[in-house]
Parts: sequence; C-alpha cells; structure tokens
Amino acid sequence: MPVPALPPFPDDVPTHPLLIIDYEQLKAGNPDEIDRLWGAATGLGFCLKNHGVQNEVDGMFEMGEATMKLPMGEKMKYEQGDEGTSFGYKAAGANAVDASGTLDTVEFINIAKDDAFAWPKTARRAYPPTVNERMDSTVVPFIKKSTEINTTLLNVFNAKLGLPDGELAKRHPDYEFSGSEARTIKNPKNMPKERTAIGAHTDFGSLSFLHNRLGGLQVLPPGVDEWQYVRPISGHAICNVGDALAVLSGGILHSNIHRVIPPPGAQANYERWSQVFFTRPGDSTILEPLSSLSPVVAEAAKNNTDKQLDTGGVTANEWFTRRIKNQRIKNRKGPETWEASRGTEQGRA
Ligand SMILES: O=C(O)CCC(=O)C(=O)O
Ligand SMILES: [Fe+2]
Repeated sequence: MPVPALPPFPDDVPTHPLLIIDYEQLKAGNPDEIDRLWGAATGLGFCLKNHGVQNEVDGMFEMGEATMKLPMGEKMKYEQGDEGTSFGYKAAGANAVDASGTLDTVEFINIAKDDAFAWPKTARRAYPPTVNERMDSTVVPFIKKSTEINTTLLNVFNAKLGLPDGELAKRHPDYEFSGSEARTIKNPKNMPKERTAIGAHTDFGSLSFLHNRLGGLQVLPPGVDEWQYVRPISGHAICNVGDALAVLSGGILHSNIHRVIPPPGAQANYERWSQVFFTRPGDSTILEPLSSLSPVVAEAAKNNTDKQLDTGGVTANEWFTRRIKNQRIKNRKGPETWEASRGTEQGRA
C-alpha cells in the first residue's frame, strides 16, 4: 500500500533535536558511531537511520488499519482486560492520561513478542484475524528484526556500562516470557488541539523503537518546562530508553518523559498512526542497579540521588503489571490510582 501524502511538519513549533545514528555503522562495529550513540543515549536522545525495517513498519500500519476497521464488538473480543496485562486490543478511552482521570483518545493493538516467536503456536493469547493473516509476512519479521536491533543497542550499552559481556542481553532472553511487544496506535483526525492522546509517561521497559509519520510526540527534557515536539523524519526510528534500563544502569541511562497530542498545524486533519516495538526485560528480572557487576554502575548508583530509581527490588513483571493496571480507567479510585501507575517520571511531570 502506498504511503499517503501528508502535509509537512510545521517549522514554527518548538522541537527537540535527536542525534541521527547510522544502524549499519553500529552493526559494523564502527567505534566512532558507537561513541556517538553513547553520547546521544546519555544525552539528548537519538534516532536510527538505515535500520532495514521500513517495509515491515509499513506492513504493520496496514495491519493496524485493517484491525481498527473491524467492528467494535469484534475488537473487544481481544481486549487487554483490567488485570495489568498489556497484550491485545485497547479501546480509546480505556486509560487515564492524568491524575484527574481525563480519558485517552488512542486505540491500539499490542502483539506479544512471545506470540510472534512461538507462531503458529500461541504463547500468550489470541489476536484478531487481521493480525493472524499477517503474522508470517509482516508481524513476525517486524518483531524479529526489531528485537535484533534493540539487542545490538543493548550490547553497545553493556560494554559502555563496563558490564561483563552479555549481561544486559541475558536479562532479555528469548526463552523467558516478557512484556516485550509490538504496538500499532491510531489517534483519530481533527481532535481538539489540547486533547492529550497519550498522557505524560516514561516507557516501562528497556528500549522502545518508534516509527512516526506525523508529529504529535512531545518530550520534556530535564531542566526544560515547555513540551518540545520530536520532528518525524521519514524512514528514521525514534529510540527511547525506558525505566528498566534507567534502573539497571544506576541512572547513567535515563528514560525520557514524553506524551502524545494531536499533530501540529495542517497535520491535525489526518489520522495519526504510530508503530512501536518495546523491548522489556524477562519477567523475573529484578529491577535494581547492576552494581555488583560493574564499578561504573556501582559508582553511578551510589551518587544517584533520584529516589525514583529505587524500585524496592521488584521484578520487571511486577513493575510492568502495576503500571498498566493503574492506568486503566476502570481501576480508577482517585488521583492515587494515577500515582500508582507512575514509574521513574514521578515528580518530574
Ligand atoms: O505514538 C507515539 O509517537 C508514542 C507512543 C508512546 O509513547 C507509547 O506507546 O508508549
Ligand atoms: Fe511511550
């Protein structure tokens, strides 16, 4: 399916620059590119070019369109539920976007990495036929390639953090269930300008690999009090460090606070589609700094005054379940439910 012609991202809105990293150079082990990645990952943030997943991303958008066009009754058969499981369909308005319980406006379909790797067997749950029909051609290749890219990035971070070889990868094994998933998101066109689509948050896991066609993603960098747009660049993926990696690294890597609002300018007249792959640690991984494995991490953890990095030693699965569950509007009792959904962004947004 051809990519639709869309109005350009406007020039008159505040934007946050990301460093462009060449994935082919990283894979080839180019030391300069590895240093640039490390500078960006511990600084402004980065996006990847030459990632080789664009065809699969376009295919995922096509899957998303076919899925969201299904009758609501059909989509609700695959709903994620209120118990803190993320996989499946999430209807618009099922989550809060803030402490006062304002409803979100996006619908999305989450597909577990465990199901893609087990396909044609089921590991975690069933999906709509629009997903199953595209598992072989699109979903499985998208998830496999995205996993490989995130593993390459994790291995670079592993070395730069002074960890013994493979320690981060070991915490993201293919044989253990995890919260890793693909997400295809739709925000309707012509939404009121200020209507938040996805509330301010940090990502829950280790790394997010995000593909945007239109603007609307905003970040709140440390020390800045105005939200900044991230300008989408065709064929480039935006990469986000999540809470799990922030904790494991003793705060050397930090998770960015971000949110989604309707696209700026003339782009607001179009549906906003985004595609993400979230790499999250294996369910049993304890979320605490890897201080015993690296003096670099130990030193950073010792000097880090950010209380939010102290998870109390919960597992990745506990962390993830708590955050998902308390976002659900059906579980809301009051502002405290939103507070209970927070991760390392607590107190920062
Ligand atoms: O749609 C986007 O650009 C970002 C989505 C996002 O932040 C998320 O799903 O965690
Ligand atoms: Fe996010």
